[in-house]
Amino acid sequence: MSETLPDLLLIGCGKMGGAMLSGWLERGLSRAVVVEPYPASAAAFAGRASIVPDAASIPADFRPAAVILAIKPQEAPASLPAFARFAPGGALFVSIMAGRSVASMRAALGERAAVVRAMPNTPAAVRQGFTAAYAAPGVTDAQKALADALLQAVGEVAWVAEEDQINPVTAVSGGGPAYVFLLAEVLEKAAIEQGLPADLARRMARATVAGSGALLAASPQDAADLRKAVTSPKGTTERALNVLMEPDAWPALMSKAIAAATDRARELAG
Ligand SMILES: NC(=O)C1=CN([C@@H]2O[C@H](COP(=O)(O)OP(=O)(O)OC[C@H]3O[C@@H](n4cnc5c(N)ncnc54)[C@H](OP(=O)(O)O)[C@@H]3O)[C@@H](O)[C@H]2O)C=CC1
Ligand SMILES: O=C(O)[C@@H]1CCC=N1
Repeated sequence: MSETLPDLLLIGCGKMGGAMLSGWLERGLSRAVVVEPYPASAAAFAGRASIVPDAASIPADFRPAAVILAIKPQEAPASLPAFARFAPGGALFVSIMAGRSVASMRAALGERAAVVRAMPNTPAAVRQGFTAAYAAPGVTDAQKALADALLQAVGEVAWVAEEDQINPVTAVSGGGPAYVFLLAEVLEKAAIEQGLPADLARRMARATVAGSGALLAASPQDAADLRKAVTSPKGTTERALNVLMEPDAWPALMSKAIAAATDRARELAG
């Protein structure tokens, strides 16, 4: 890829920050400085990014175009003030923290800080992420375009018009991969319960989830149509779906789960 992204400062190189950084490095970064107190997390990026343990160790001449906030939301009040010095220079802050509101970030970074709230997901690690983002008032078109380029480097991007919409996004696509992986786990367990060998059960569950995802990605059909294509009238799948789609079963449970996660995102606003 010939594109080059501008200088970035990544705060927190854990599971999600690391997944995004790998995509940005692949796309070509002028310079990346990573603040990560736990050296093992960032070790994979040694030689490709400058890894420092804290804000005080950021090179004095470094002027990032964007500062990516990828620490836990609960750590924001203590950690963010150390990065407020980048706001007056026009750096864009892109937060991927669940729940943390623009108002709470500006309380720590300065009221004029340019902030984008983004919610990616871990398939970003294989450039198949989905991110929804919200640009707070004051973010310029050029800053929004920069955020869009950063997020597009690791997958698909959608912009929302209202900040609160990021909270259900967090519940659905931010956490969504966990629900899909849980599906693989429970399919594997159910296969073993029906007498299949453990290694076959594992292979089947993984291949079925991955293959179905690939088919969904490649097909113009709705998920419901793809489901119906598997479900022969009076056949075996219909029996299983009758159980899964009972009034209190899957659809109702998923609605309850997404509501619980959305509520939790709102609790983390700060
Ligand atoms: N995991 C996911 O699927 C997604 C996560 N997110 C959001 O991304 C953020 C990070 O989540 P995730 O990657 O899972 O968490 P991780 O715990 O894996 O990553 C956070 C990293 O930040 C480090 N850290 C802690 N304090 C500081 C600091 N002051 N300066 C720099 N680094 C620091 C942590 O180090 P140490 O371990 O030593 O504390 C850790 O390595 C969260 O806000 C989460 O809501 C968003 C979308 C999806
Ligand atoms: O569970 C969390 O809080 C984060 C946000 C979305 C995915 N992981």
